[in-house]
Amino acid sequence: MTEQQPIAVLGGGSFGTALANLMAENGHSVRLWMRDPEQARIIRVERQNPRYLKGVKVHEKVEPVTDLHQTISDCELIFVALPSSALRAALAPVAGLLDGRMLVSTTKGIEASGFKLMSQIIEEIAPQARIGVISGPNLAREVAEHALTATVVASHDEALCRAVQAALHGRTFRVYASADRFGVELGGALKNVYAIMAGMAAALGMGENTRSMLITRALAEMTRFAVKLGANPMTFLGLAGVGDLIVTCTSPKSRNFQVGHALGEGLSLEQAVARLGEVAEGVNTIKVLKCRAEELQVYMPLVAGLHAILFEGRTLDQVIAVLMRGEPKTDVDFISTDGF
Ligand SMILES: NC(=O)C1=CN([C@@H]2O[C@H](COP(=O)(O)OP(=O)(O)OC[C@H]3O[C@@H](n4cnc5c(N)ncnc54)[C@H](O)[C@@H]3O)[C@@H](O)[C@H]2O)C=CC1
Ligand SMILES: O=C(CO)COP(=O)(O)O
Repeated sequence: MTEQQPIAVLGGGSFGTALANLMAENGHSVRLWMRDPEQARIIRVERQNPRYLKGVKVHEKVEPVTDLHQTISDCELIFVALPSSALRAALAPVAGLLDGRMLVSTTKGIEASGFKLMSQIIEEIAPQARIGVISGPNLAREVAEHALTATVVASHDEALCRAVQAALHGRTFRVYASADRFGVELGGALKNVYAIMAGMAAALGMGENTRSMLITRALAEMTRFAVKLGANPMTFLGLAGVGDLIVTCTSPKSRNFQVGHALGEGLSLEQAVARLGEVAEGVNTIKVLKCRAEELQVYMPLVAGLHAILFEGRTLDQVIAVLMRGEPKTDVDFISTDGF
């Protein structure tokens, strides 16, 4: 990648905008692609993204654009910050342009059909593309407001990792590298589900012991699942595992936490999602995950419990009773031999 070449960010939501700003502050020209010309016009004129990141100044080196073909043709390094529900449909029509480009997914979701992570979808659409992901405790607003933050770029392609580090590393943002693309991406997708539960617990006034138990058992549960899929459990001890789990399960800025909070206040799932008006990936992930855990026969009581509340008409009290009365288990069971 040449110094002068612009970098693309696909998706003009909160995270896309925050990443675009970081790279612009590092001196790069950034093309921020969005589908809505009116949104692009507003950002161009007002130099802020009022719908998704109100009050944050959009850097002058960030150019809002709507021509996807042109954007991809002009850029070798491309970040994909689209919701998981939109990624395949957005990239498939431009598949022919992606060969040899560096495509870095920031999207923390799972496609229902085939349980595919976003980088796997990109690989399917563009087998000749160079593929990576970034994931970590990266609340968009905090990134945009320069809270000291770290993320992980994961890819087998070391040059891609270095290019991402060079683009994003800055005064307030550190980028660690990993070769475990699958583990890093899986951690980011799974933690959203537990953030919904944490939001519910917060709304119901549950205490710190409860939150700590939830986060720790969530880590055990998601690690057990990852091990079954052949992933490296150690990755979950890093920023993209426990790091992201902590931030999303403790921060009211997390949209998944907010959905859970709204449910705890008594709103229906539809009302909670409508009130949010942004993406909360955990809502779709819970369905996919419950199904896959059953297929693989992985014990995931928290996932089963949340699914029962959201989609099977159980009350929170019923689910809590089942969870607390479950047979006694071993702590840290995912690495001991008697845990399954
Ligand atoms: N916001 C955050 O703090 C972080 C978000 N992420 C992940 O990044 C992904 C994107 O999230 P956000 O930027 O937060 O979402 P958002 O809800 O703020 O924005 C989503 C953007 O995608 C656009 N979009 C939706 N459907 C589209 C389509 N079919 N074609 C083109 N554009 C479309 C929307 O218009 C909007 O601009 C999610 O998977 C999320 O989990 C990752 C790290 C942090
Ligand atoms: O992934 C995130 C923080 O790392 C953002 O979480 P939410 O999508 O729940 O806001």
